[in-house]
Amino acid sequence: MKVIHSVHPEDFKAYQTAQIRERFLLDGIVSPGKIELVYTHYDRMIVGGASPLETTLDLPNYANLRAEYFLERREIGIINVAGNGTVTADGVTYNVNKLDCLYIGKGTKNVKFASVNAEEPAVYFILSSPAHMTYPTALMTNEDAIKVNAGAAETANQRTINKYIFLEGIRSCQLVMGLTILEPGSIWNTMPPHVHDRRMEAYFYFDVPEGNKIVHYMGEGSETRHIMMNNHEAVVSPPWSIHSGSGTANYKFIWGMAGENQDYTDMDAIAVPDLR
Ligand SMILES: O=C(O)C(=O)C[C@H](O)C(=O)CO
Ligand SMILES: [Zn+2]
Repeated sequence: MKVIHSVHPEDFKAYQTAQIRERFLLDGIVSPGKIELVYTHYDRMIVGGASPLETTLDLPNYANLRAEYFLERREIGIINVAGNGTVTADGVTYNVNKLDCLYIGKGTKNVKFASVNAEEPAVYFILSSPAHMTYPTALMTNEDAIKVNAGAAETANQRTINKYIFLEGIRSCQLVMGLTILEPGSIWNTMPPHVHDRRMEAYFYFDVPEGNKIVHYMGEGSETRHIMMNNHEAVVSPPWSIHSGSGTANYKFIWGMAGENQDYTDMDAIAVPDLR
């Protein structure tokens, strides 16, 4: 499994485009017929995708984990962003359709990903963090996700935040996970931006129309940089970095975190006039 290491904010100030992309961009995680995962040293979060076609894909064990099986000391959150699919956890099969979320607790030995129809395959975005106890495996459909309206059409950031794995939703040891849907005509996410020194964060952009890009902003609020992103790419945000984006068209994104706490509202906002 590919590994990425943590970056110090002082070092980041000297980074050019290629180095920013190498250290933070997780591309190629959606690859038809494959599972592609990246081990990050941000709270040891594993980030990736499973894209089954005709054949079911088994969550493999990796040498990096020095474990008997993937979830021996880990938990996993899975959100489907494409066609209907199923995920089987130790013999129990769950229907995980577009925008549904499945949490699987520590100790589950076998996890299998499948698409209902290989012509319209499922695409699963995956986050996994270390876990100290077992919380029950749980499915939450998008209908049941806790929804929060944010932003406004006037500022082109009207969006709905959908929370799945968090303190008042599916319980977990560390993972916090959900997705945000922008209203037509709105292109800005997480503006004004924030940092949360207590948690890392990963963003995964999807439903970005062909020929469009996401401009993802990162860095300390006083020292921002951007990274140009495509559909089905993820980016990691260190605890010292803002994470915000604007698209050249409408889009959705999954966000997920792990770290010191699971309090979604634990954010230190940065006022727009203070950004540099
Ligand atoms: O649109 C937003 O605002 C978000 O989705 C923000 C993320 O949920 C986030 O950064 C949580 O820490
Ligand atoms: Zn955040």
